[in-house]
Amino acid sequence: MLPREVKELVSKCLGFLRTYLDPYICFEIPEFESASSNELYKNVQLHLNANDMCKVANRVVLTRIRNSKRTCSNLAEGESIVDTFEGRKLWWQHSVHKLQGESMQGRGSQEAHDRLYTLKIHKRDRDWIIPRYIDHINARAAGYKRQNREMQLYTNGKNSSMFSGGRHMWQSVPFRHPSTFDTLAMEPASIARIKGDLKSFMEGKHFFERVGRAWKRGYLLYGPPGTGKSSMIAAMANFLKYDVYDLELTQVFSNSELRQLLIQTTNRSIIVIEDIDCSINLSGQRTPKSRSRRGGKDCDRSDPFSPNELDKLKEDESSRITLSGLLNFTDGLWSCCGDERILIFTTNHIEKLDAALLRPGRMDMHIHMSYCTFAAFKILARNYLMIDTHPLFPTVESLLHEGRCKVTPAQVSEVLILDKDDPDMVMDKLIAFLQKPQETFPDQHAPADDLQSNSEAKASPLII
Ligand SMILES: Nc1ncnc2c1ncn2[C@@H]1O[C@H](COP(=O)(O)OP(=O)(O)OP(=O)(O)O)[C@@H](O)[C@H]1O
Repeated sequence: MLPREVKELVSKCLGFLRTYLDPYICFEIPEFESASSNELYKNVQLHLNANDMCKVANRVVLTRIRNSKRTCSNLAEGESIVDTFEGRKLWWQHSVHKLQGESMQGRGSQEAHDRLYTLKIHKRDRDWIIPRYIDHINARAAGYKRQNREMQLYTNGKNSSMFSGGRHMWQSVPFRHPSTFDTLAMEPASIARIKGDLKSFMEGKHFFERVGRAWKRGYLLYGPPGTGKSSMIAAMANFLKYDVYDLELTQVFSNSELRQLLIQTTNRSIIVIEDIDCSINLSGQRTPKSRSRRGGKDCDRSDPFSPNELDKLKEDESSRITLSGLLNFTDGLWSCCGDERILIFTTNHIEKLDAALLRPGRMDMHIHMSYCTFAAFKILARNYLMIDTHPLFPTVESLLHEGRCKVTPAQVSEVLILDKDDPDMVMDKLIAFLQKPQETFPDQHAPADDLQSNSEAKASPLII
């Protein structure tokens, strides 16, 4: 019989030998929350049996995020999975240890367990794989977090609470608009282009850094009422998972108030100014007679102003919000006080917009939301009636052909929603509706369309 010390020594040596000969290496990570890349490098401790592993790939990322809230619903206790990264295998195991004695001190009864995640990789991959894999996990985790967070819709108003000092503040509600690029009735090619543009913007951090530009992008949505401008904004927000700041400019009375509000907006957000032509004096030519709106009201008068009134007006005007004040924020030095910002202006009257707003370099993309085309109608028919074809489709096509019948997607939706279970009846009603003469809204193209062909074409906004 060997003495106890010798037995322990032998078993230790065997352990070392086993670890040394083992082609695998393991990293033990006590809590994902506290685990950093350094810990992964340091914790070379445990070896797991490879036969225990092998289930679903890619769930590691989910586990990591969920666990950041100290829960682990995705990888069950004792569960193991195998992940594949650039053709190499990595194994994860989740184990839970009951705490006893000293380790229980200072913990409530709910925290009587320690969770442990063990990552096992092949030794030969170690130096190559770990830094890359951790970057990959972090990127996936950030993406997943973004996909699953609750988006917010902010609106501006003056906060009268004694703590705010009457500052202009945003108030928010959860943003749960159902519009997506799948429900948006628009030419599929345009949708693909817009999605591509948003995606490259979202992934463009390094590009914007390299070229020394603020990480922001501007879209101008224009077209008649009911063509889907608001739906497009919601679809963009849902696609990007950005918060939306709906800026009510008629409630902002000076450039400094505007700056105060814009500074408070967070990264990864969309700032929307709807009906820009109604919200701000676009001409920049201010006279006492044709003053800009205040609180949504015009203050015209025909009798001459007294010198005092003129002085007062000048003072008043100088403190009021102007197009140049807005553009200063969007283009000037202030534009860099945040990352990943999207600015969207909408208008039903592109012809009324100041040239300064349409100039190349201002709004990166001009999106024309127009009357319903046949391709757009087919999207609505699929969404509302769950049909991809119908004997009356050719009639609809010929009625909508080249804008012969000018109806908005909103008007078409109103008919299609009548009865989802009776497509024949709905299609009859739609044909009758399309054959009626329609009152149309002037649908102007952006004057900037011409810019595509001029010498500044490269700097011109993209036109869709
Ligand atoms: N392109 C579209 N695709 C799908 N649904 C649409 C589209 N356009 C309009 N609709 C339907 O009509 C409703 C009103 O549209 P929306 O508010 O997006 O139009 P708008 O162009 O923003 O109008 P306005 O200029 O009056 O603000 C939407 O809730 C949606 O149901």
